[in-house]
Amino acid sequence: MLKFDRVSKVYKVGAFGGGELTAVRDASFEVRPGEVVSLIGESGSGKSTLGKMVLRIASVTRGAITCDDINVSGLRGHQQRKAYYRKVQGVFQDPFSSYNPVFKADRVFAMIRSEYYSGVSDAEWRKKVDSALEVVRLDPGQVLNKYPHQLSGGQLQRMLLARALLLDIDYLVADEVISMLDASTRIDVLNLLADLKARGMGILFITHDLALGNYISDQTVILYKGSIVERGVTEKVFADPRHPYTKKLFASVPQFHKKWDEVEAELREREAADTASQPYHLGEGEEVPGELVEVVEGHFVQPFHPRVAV
Ligand SMILES: Nc1ncnc2c1ncn2[C@@H]1O[C@H](COP(=O)(O)OP(=O)(O)OP(=O)(O)O)[C@@H](O)[C@H]1O
Repeated sequence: MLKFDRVSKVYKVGAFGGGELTAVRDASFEVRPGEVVSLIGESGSGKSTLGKMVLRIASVTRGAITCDDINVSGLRGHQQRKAYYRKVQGVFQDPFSSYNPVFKADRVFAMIRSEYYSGVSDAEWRKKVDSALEVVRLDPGQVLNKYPHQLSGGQLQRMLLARALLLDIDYLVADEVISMLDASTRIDVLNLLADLKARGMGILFITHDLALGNYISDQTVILYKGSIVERGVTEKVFADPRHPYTKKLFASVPQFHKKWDEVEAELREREAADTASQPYHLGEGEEVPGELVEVVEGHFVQPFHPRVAV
């Protein structure tokens, strides 16, 4: 299990690193094997920072990320890190940036071979590559021995997923992997992620797109300005959002049959009607606590001040 326990990230910013920016604050949640967890939030909410901390591209300032009980920040030496990346890999938004245009695209596979499978024969290796490509539904004849510019974004993205499969990973950080793909490729990659989940992979699916999150995930985590404001079983969060930010986020999805003023008026009406006091309503002057409150089984919300706009 990939576990986030009160994880915070503070970046040093400004001239000479004198200022601080809290990109993630006290985030706690889990990604279990065979489960897709969507991390949803607007730009700058801290989604990618969480993914980068899992992949050790960014350090954890406070709290801990553990992978099958091993603290990700505590890995020491080449061997420990190598073992970790055999379990956990990331695929990012822009597939082009992961390739060097000077080299053929399948160099990303060769690098895995030299690092992890140096003793494997050519024939055995080819078999492994072919079967990873088959899982991501790519034809070896069409993608091997080609330069990145000869392949589409969708093909490059799937090759990166195939590279992750060569390592037989347990957890994947998929950061906006769908955003840059065209509509027909999107559904292929989404279905592919569903296949990987069915094979037992745990996936942290980072997106700003609510519909994608809803489509694919078992659990949903809503981030707002670095804090988790709501999380839980996807159906429960989507059917009955409780935090004002989640409600606003869901209402902001364009509804073809409604104008924005109508949506806003409806939201206001619903807020005014929702007068019942809730265990997650804070009293005046009360500080927002670090822990979320469980509303119903498997659905958590960050306590908030009712009727204070977010
Ligand atoms: N290396 C860095 N140094 C300083 N600040 C950073 C750094 N990386 C990210 N930030 C800041 O941290 C906050 C969270 O950024 P992050 O990239 O995690 O957000 P995000 O939700 O993934 O946004 P997007 O969807 O636009 O990628 C932002 O305010 C961002 O400017």
